Amino acid sequence: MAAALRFAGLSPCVGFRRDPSTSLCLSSSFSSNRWVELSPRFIGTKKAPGYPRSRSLRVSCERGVSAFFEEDEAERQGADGDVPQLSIVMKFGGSSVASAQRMKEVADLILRFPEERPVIVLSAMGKTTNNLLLAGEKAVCCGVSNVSDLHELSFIQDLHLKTVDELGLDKSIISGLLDELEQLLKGIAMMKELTFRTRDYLVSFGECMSTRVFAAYLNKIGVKARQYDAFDIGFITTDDFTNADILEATYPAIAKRLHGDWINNPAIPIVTGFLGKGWKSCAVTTLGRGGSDLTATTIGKALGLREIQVWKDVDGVLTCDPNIYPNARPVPHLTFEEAAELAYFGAQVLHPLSMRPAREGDIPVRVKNSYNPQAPGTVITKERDMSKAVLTSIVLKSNITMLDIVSTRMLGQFGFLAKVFAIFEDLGISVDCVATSEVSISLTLDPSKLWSRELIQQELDHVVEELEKIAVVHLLQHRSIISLVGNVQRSSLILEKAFNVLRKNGVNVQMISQGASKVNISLIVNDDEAKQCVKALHSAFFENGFLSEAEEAEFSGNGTTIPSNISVM
Ligand SMILES: Nc1ncnc2c1ncn2[C@@H]1O[C@H](COP(=O)(O)OP(=O)(O)O)[C@@H](O)[C@H]1O
Ligand SMILES: N[C@@H](CC(=O)OP(=O)(O)O)C(=O)O
Repeated sequence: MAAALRFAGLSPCVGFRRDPSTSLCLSSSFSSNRWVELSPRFIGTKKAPGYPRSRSLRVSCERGVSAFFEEDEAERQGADGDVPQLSIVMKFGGSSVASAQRMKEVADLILRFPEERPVIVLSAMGKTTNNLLLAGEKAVCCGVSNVSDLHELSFIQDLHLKTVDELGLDKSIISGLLDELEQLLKGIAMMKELTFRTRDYLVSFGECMSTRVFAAYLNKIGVKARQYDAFDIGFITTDDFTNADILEATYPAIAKRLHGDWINNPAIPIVTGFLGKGWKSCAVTTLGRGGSDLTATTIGKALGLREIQVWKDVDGVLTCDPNIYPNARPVPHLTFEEAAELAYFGAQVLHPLSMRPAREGDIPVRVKNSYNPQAPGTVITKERDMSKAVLTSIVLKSNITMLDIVSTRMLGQFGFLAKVFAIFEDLGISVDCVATSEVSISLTLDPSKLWSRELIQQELDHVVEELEKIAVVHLLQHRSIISLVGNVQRSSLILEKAFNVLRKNGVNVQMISQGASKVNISLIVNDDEAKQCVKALHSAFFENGFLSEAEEAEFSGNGTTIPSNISVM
């Protein structure tokens, strides 16, 4: 095996070697110079002494039978040769590439940074993904002969053909895909069913087309670019269609491919966001709505890039959803933890899992506005100065289901919590917020498991049925989680202010959860009161000088913090 030979040849000086008796992969502990055994299943990136960050080594251990590390050949050549390394990843969302004009502006924007050598990740144009999904749903029941007349299909065809035309490109770039799309919809109409697997294949046409168009345009204006379908270059995922997770093997695979091509023949890589390849099925998968952010951070980590930029249609991460409160302001600086909480608790601006690779690779993420590139945007890093921080952003997650579960057994009965959570585990349902007492639990259920972002009634009935075997259960629907993301070291100050506002607005909080996260306090209220609450909270915290006063006030830990997890029902 060539890679194993490379292992043998290079290991002593770079921190990896293979134990000749066990064939296990060993990595040197750089601080103590000891050799430690890597997990036989380890596939990933390890830093080596004397190697710059962009040249960390990719290690694969094959189940203890043979083990090798592979210093990426292309990476090595690149470092040794004259070709400068790829430096940043720039992701442009659907709104940034919604038309020919927008694509031209994005191309200009990329060219404004000639010193950078970016990897570009693109989403589907504008509302293409939504239209593909709608077309698929309609195809199930419209009959084969009516597929060609589906409004959503015509919209997608017109948008892409018009874009190609306005950019002065040959329509053959996308005509094959458009024909295939129509055939696929006819197939769905014939089968009268749309499985999750087919749904992923269907929506993949959006990113496959946008990247082909954009790469062709860059080439036309004399900027060498190369299009990639993520599922063909090593984005290996679980087989959870519509919500797949990226597997570790992805990192070495995409680094090898993108670096290799770049070194052999430099051209800006234009990669489809959102898509992957299921490791068992080998079929196209998607990473959940908004998944292109995750594609970008995965590439950033895989290549050890200097920065990950996600370009949106807003001036960065804002103090709240601008659709709820148009005067929301940009947040200049966030930690990965804060950004992950914001995303997980409903801020559509970032994909909930996208911070993970950036945090693991310790690569800054910059959220910028492609419509207003001058705006500084939001920088997301591992740490920031929290000494004066109070509240950073308010997030709303609506249409939440809450369960009140009261044990039918006596006080002090142990194992109750374990039984309750075992039921959720068995049914594959995740829980967002939890508050407990000795004999009861209140919790909210994660609605983002399915594409519709709602748990289906059948699933809920099943959960309740199972829980009723051990408890009295109240199912409370149409609730909202308002998350106050910020410095929980100042929780008493935040809560005092928040409860003051809510009391004045006549709102009763039904549950509070601070959880293990030290950056988020969640309040559960009724859906129909939630937007009003967010507006009132935003104006109280961000518009009346409260935060600047609080930031200036000397921080005293005495009586201002609720030190451990709080849980109030
Ligand atoms: N806290 C927030 N900060 C910024 N944008 C938010 C926030 N909450 C919701 N949004 C919405 O997220 C949108 C940007 O995310 P998204 O549509 O996924 O961008 P893109 O498609 O360009 O990647 C904004 O247009 C805004 O309406
Ligand atoms: N096109 C996909 C993936 C994506 O990330 O889109 P956007 O970057 O426009 O949110 C979606 O609409 O979900």
